[in-house]
Amino acid sequence: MTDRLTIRSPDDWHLHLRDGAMLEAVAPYSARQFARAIIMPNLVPPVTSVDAARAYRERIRAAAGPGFEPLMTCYLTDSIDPDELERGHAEGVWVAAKLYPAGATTNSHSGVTDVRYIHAALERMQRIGMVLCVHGEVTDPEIDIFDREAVFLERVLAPVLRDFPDLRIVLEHITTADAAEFVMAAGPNLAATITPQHLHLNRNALFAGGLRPHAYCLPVVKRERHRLAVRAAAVSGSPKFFLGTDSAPHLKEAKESGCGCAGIWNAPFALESYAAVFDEEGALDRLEGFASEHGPRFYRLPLNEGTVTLERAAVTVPERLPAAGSDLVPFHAGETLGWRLAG
Ligand SMILES: NC(=O)N[C@@H](CC(=O)O)C(=O)O
Ligand SMILES: [Zn+2]
Ligand SMILES: [Zn+2]
Repeated sequence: MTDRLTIRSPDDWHLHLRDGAMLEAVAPYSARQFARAIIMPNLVPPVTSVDAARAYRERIRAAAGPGFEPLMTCYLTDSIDPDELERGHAEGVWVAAKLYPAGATTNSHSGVTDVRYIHAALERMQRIGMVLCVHGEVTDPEIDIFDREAVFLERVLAPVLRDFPDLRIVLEHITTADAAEFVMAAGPNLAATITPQHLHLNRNALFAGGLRPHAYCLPVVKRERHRLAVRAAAVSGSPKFFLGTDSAPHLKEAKESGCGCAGIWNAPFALESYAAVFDEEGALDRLEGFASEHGPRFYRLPLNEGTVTLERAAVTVPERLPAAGSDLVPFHAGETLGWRLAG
């Protein structure tokens, strides 16, 4: 039995850091574990200009401290200018652009109402080699919320792949067997990120003994068979699947509300949470690929030089942690995990 595991420093390929006092509270938790992170642009207002992204990157660097590199993304809107995308990419500000179907998730109201409106932008991204990150859910209210990811694959993602065969796309936070199979069957230009919560929780977690707002995120957690399929994909060793926490802080009172916000704040124990899964699956030898190698290879960025060490030890996750004048409830609050980040 392995009791210590040293891996190349990992990256987080999907992270929400917010801004202001919240950014200052949450950024150090990610910087403690990850060398780089793809920063989601769904601020209010969203990050749609190169100047805004550059300024936000500076605020993140200040909050996270040295040794953490924020990789910025552009929030795609119906009126996004392909020249602005190309300029930000050429100037080394934007690593990717993010497609939020309008209304699909937190702060997505300025998102894309129909992919047709961003065809020129996708064409340009394909040409310059800029990655497209996707929140993969349809917003059609007629579609059951548990089916919105699977329907997105057919209605939106398949046509985009057909029309832009060389565009590199990351289908983010996959939650279904359908998505895992779709990504597996597609060409090497389609990959997916996987969160800790979609590896640990099925939809029963939302209703365990009562309504559980801290298990609520989007895409919503699915049936057990889907969780098992997503787990199998994560530990498969396939380079198409890599780590993206989707850590998404909302203050305790915004979660514990008559209309609770979608998002799980998993940053404090993210790596420990993934390690628990890989351990349970007998796949600790594949954690490094998932956490530290597949992501940079897909994004065509260098692998990190440093290392981190995990050790087998009981860690109890606090019930809450202070942030922005209130509290945040971390993922796994009150539970004990079997791995701890050493040092
Ligand atoms: N995942 C979530 O439930 N919420 C995210 C948005 C997102 O990634 O969809 C957030 O910004 O709060
Ligand atoms: Zn999302
Ligand atoms: Zn997210």
